[in-house]
Parts: sequence; structure tokens; C-alpha cells
Amino acid sequence: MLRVAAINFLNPAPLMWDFEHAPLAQELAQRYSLHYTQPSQCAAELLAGRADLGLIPIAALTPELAVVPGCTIASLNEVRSIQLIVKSPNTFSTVKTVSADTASRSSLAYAEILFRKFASNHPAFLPASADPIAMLQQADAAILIGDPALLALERREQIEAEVGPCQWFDLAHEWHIRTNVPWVAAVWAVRPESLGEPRLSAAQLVEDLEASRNHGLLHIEDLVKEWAPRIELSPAVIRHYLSSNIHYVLNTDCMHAIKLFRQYAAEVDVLPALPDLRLL
Ligand SMILES: C=C(O[C@@H]1C=C(C(=O)O)C=C[C@H]1O)C(=O)O
Repeated sequence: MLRVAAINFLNPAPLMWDFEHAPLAQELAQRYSLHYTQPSQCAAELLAGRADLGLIPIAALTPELAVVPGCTIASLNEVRSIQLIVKSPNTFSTVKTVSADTASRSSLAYAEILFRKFASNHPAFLPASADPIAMLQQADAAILIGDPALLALERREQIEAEVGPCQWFDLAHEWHIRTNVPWVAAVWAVRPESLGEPRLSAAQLVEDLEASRNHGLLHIEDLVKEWAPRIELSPAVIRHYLSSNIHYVLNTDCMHAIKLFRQYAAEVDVLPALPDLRLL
């Protein structure tokens, strides 16, 4: 059994289709045991050896882990679910404090790169839970990721009525316009020693994950129906998010983007260098 750390946000739902739906869920349950948690926690579990496979932030990749080819959580331009909210009249270059959701790893490093490399600013990051009003009451800016960011966008007027006018930046878009590469958040990473006879082969793993993603993308309408009662977002927003905001294919542009992200993150001293990306 491969122990899998998965994320319980809306965006990985298409990747998880076969694991959560008939007809393949039962068969996959013989090869994989799933456990859902937050992105930062997935990485911690994989690195601590409590999981063998995890959907992990690219900020958490280390030389010991191999990237599984095929799937990713990325965005080609606007992602919606990663918001940097800046209280006016501050801008990228004047913000001094950023209240940041600790569920995130990649997004925080992207924000640090945007501040340090592209705005010559070095604000302090204050860890916080994902409550936009409380966050903006204690800092010049806030970073929200995942479902709380999507929900905050819907409550924008109410939030600004409490904390004053703000500028809302989509971090994937901000990264893309400065670098011209996709914004990549997460990949499936595996501890390579957990694969092979008599356990699962690498080829079977790649096949299972890609098939699940492909089936998920063919069932976007079913996912919209499943998620609409679970989250306060309109079916149209969920549909657009799953079919247009998030990009699920780990292509060569995304691989290049991961390398560029890690190179910049090392340059501005946010993450250790990762010169050789290990692919399964
Ligand atoms: C796009 C998103 O991707 C997530 C963001 C991550 C991060 O910032 O570390 C990690 C995993 C992804 O599921 C999101 O949740 O909004």
C-alpha cells in the first residue's frame, strides 16, 4: 500500500477523481491509502516518511523526492485562489507587514520573490489563519490561498467596508506577467524508495495518476454539482475555476517554471537551491 497525503481543497478534486469515485475507487484502494490534509502538511508528512506520495507545494521539493510526471496544480494566467490583498495606499514596494495563511508554502515563496526581486521590498511575514478581516487589521497586506481566497473574492465589498479600500492581486497573474512562464503550485512527489517490486511500479503510479486526472477533467460538471453544496461559490465560479483557472498538465513549460521559481527563490534567499529537479 502506498501511503498518500492529499489536499482537501477544491483545486485538486479533478486529480483525485478515480480515488473518490466508482468504478476505480475500489481497485485503487487496494494500492493506495489516502489521507487528506493541508498543502504544507502534505510536504511535512512526505519528508518525515509518514507518507510515500504527496501532492506537495513545489516550494517543499527536496533532492530526496522525485516529481511524478503528468499532473500538476498550476495556472497559465489568473488562478483566483491565491490573493495578495494590499491595504491602500500601500503598493508592492511600500508594504511592511504581510499576514500570511500558513497552509501555503509555494504561494508564500512566490510572494517573497515578487516583493524582493521585482519590487525591491522586504516586508515581514506574520503567520496567521485564513481570516481576511483579522489579517488586514493587523498588517498592511494579507495572503489567502485556496478556498478561503475564493470565498474572500465573493465578499470583497464586505471586507473592504471593515478594513478600508484594498488592491487585490492575483499572485499567479503577477508572476506570469513578470516572467512569461506558468505559475506552478504543486506536483505529485514520491519517495522513490517506496516504489518497485513487490510494491507499486513507477509506471503503474504514473498511469493511475494520469488516468485519474483525465477522468476528472471529463467530469467537471459532476464535480461542480458535488462541490456547489459544500462551498459558498456559484456553480459558474466553480466551473470556471476547475476548467480555466487551474491547469492540470505538467508540460515542459511547467517544468521550466518550477526551475525558474526555485532559482529565483534561492537568489532572494527564500528557499534552498534545487539545481537538479529529480523526475521519476
Ligand atoms: C492554487 C492553489 O494551489 C495550492 C497552493 C499551494 C501552496 O501555495 O503551497 C499548494 C498546493 C496547491 O493545492 C490554491 O490552493 O489556491
